[in-house]
Amino acid sequence: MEISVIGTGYVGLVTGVCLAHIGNKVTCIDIDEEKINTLKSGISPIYEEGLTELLQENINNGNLDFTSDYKEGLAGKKFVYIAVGTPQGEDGSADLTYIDKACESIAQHLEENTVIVTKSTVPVGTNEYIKGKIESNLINEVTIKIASNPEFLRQGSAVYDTFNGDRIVVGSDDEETLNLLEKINEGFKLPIVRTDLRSAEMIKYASNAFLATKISFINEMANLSEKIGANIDHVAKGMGMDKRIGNSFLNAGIGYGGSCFPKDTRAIISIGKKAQYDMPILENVVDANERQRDILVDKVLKKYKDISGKKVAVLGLAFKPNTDDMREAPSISVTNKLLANGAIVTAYDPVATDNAKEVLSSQVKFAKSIEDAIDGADIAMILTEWAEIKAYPLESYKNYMNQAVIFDGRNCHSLELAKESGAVYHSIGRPSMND
Ligand SMILES: NC(=O)c1ccc[n+]([C@@H]2O[C@H](COP(=O)([O-])OP(=O)(O)OC[C@H]3O[C@@H](n4cnc5c(N)ncnc54)[C@H](O)[C@@H]3O)[C@@H](O)[C@H]2O)c1
Ligand SMILES: O=c1ccn([C@@H]2O[C@H](COP(=O)(O)OP(=O)(O)O[C@H]3O[C@H](CO)[C@@H](O)[C@H](O)[C@H]3O)[C@@H](O)[C@H]2O)c(=O)[nH]1
Repeated sequence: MEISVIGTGYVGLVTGVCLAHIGNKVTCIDIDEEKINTLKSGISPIYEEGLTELLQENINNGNLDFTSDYKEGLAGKKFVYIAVGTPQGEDGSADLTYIDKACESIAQHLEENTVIVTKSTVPVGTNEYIKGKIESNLINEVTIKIASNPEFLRQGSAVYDTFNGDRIVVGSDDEETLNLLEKINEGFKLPIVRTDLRSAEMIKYASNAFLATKISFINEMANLSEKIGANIDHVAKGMGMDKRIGNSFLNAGIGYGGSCFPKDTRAIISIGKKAQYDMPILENVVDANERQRDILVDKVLKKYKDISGKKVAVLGLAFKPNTDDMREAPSISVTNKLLANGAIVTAYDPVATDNAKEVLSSQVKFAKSIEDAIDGADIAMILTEWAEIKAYPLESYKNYMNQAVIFDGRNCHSLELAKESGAVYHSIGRPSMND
């Protein structure tokens, strides 16, 4: 099939590359010319395992190319996937500015009988809006079909997820369009859910809202466990073995971040408000997550009272491991709070440092290794559970720090090993071993 993908971010680029890899002829369009030039030369502007190899392979076999010119990118294409950003607006609702602009540009060059496929996460009803927006800007009289194909990949394992996800959702109010979408997606060999447009849009928000709820729930259980002498590792294990609960997404920590859960939970609350339906569960999920982000610094402040002039090493900055993405990373609020309390902050991340420099305070110093970050530090704080940070032995901290004092926001180390290491170790949701 001949496919255009609009937007070459985390979703658009991975979608474009993977659609090319299963045999489609794909042209990716982005308004960011620098990004397009980088991509044309076979370099991925984002860090995603396995992406560069597939990108280069499919450029070389002629299945994949890139352009910033809509006319060139839409020529001869039967499917146009929209994968531009839908960030959080000021009132919490999804901001559709990029969708609007993409629709206006698509409409200028659209060919007869094209199917518009929305990958971006959009409020329920937006696909109908997209159809209307394109139709009202058309230059030529053409018929368009519209489909929703929400994306469920996780950053850090985006390519793997595309070929190994749990399901693909295709939504349309037109049977023939659903058949076409199903045909394209057969190549991924995953279960396909066929549904109507609005249900497809809703599945995406409901899934993210449920996962965010699971995280805020386990964090609440962790905070209580800590106060009453239970260990959240054991609690989560015992809960997760019940198949009705499931053992994933029960890792307690400093809250969820990233470009999706924070904005999508707020967006669905806003969808509820527009439908005059309050969503108290999700409102509390959001509030609990905000509170959770402070929890580690609060532990530091409880222990030290005054951290002015203390040297703090922050280990891990990206919102989760295996990505360079800093969007809504808990490290942003943590470093700001440390600095506001007078601490001297040195940070280390294996991959996200360049992006972190754009969003963290200029007072944060950046280290090139764990050792470099903890050298001479009074306190080390683990904010992202990168494999390298998890594998760094607690015993080694004392070789570089004044005294090994570690606040672990991702529970990277078992309490048993922490005790053996001799380090002063604080984590989330376990009985205190130091006070
Ligand atoms: N990041 C994820 O893990 C993820 C997963 C599932 C769904 N989503 C959803 O997918 C959508 C895209 O997310 P993302 O993280 O890939 O965004 P992103 O910000 O990484 O990328 C968006 C890209 O679109 C480009 N763009 C903006 N306006 C354009 C236009 N008019 N024409 C062409 N290109 C344009 C930007 O230059 C950018 O490269 C969002 O709706 C998001 O909620 C994201
Ligand atoms: O048990 C857990 C699992 C995750 N997290 C945090 O939750 C956030 C999101 O993690 P994850 O879901 O792995 O990453 P994302 O790339 O944000 O993926 C989510 O958001 C995407 C965008 O909508 C969806 O496509 C995915 O299905 C959905 O998992 C991160 O800050 C994690 O640290 C926890 O705190 N505890």
